[in-house]
Amino acid sequence: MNAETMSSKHGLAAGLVPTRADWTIDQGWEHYSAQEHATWKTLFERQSRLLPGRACDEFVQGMRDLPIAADAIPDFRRLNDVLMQRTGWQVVAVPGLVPDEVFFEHLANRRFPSGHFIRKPHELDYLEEPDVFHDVFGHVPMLMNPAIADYIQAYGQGGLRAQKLGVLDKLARVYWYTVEFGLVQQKDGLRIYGAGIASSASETVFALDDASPNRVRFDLPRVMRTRYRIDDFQETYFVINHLDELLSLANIDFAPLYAQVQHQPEYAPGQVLPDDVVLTRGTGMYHDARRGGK
Ligand SMILES: C[C@H](O)[C@H](O)[C@H]1CNc2nc(N)[nH]c(=O)c2N1
Ligand SMILES: N[C@@H](Cc1ccccc1)C(=O)O
Ligand SMILES: [Fe+2]
Repeated sequence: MNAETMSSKHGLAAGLVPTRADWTIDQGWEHYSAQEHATWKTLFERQSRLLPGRACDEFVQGMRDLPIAADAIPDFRRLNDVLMQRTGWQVVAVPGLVPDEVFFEHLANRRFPSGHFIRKPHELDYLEEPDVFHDVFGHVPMLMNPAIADYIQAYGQGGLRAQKLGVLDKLARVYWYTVEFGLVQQKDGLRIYGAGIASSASETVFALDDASPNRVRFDLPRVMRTRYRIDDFQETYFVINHLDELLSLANIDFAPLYAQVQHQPEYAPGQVLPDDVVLTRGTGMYHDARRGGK
């Protein structure tokens, strides 16, 4: 989850003062309670039933190769033994949302900040900020894929750059509609690669099976101009044909694009445009029902 405006109960917005300048803390794996491990088990088993046939091949393979299982919240030391070997990434524990520049600095150095806390039993379905289940179950399997590993590091570098240019909101949309909520068209069907979907039981079904959302081919300037939802399912999902497409994004110089989109109007999350390559034009019924109809 990368919702910079979402309120946080454990990190930055909770007024937390960091012990270390990079906001990292020790995971303290030994201190997790039986209840916390049980919450992980519930979430893990629910997603493990839903994701076969819905998660992309790279996600399934990454999960298979990692010490991530139902019985306990993974120990980051064990995850990093595998992850470092495979793509040079490591997971570092943080209390919750951290300041943008801290976040980008970590990503630029192949360190993925993961919430150390896990949601409470009454928050199983919806959570205000990224917890260890979203970050480890949702993001880490994809960090085992070399293309994604390079892409997210480049995103970190790009984030530090975008911040200096004052266009962080535009770049955040690219991350949001790929790393968090991206879909990929495989030969055997549409699949999830976005962590925000992969860690959510309800959005896993909604993103692929529901008639309500739009599904549109990914287009960089189009995505840069499209606002996103931080409080509910996405109204539009963007589709790529292969994860390697993301790598080419990393090699495009965004500066001219930032300059171009700065003076162009933004798009609402549910808008479909004449130039869109539309895979599914959604009914919008889910969000209309929440808006109390149009
Ligand atoms: C746009 C911004 O970089 C983004 O919202 C960041 C902010 N801080 C974060 N902090 C943590 N721990 N995890 C995140 O995903 C993010 N997202
Ligand atoms: N290529 C982008 C950085 C970036 C990398 C990866 C993903 C998205 C953006 C830039 O020039 O700033
Ligand atoms: Fe996330």
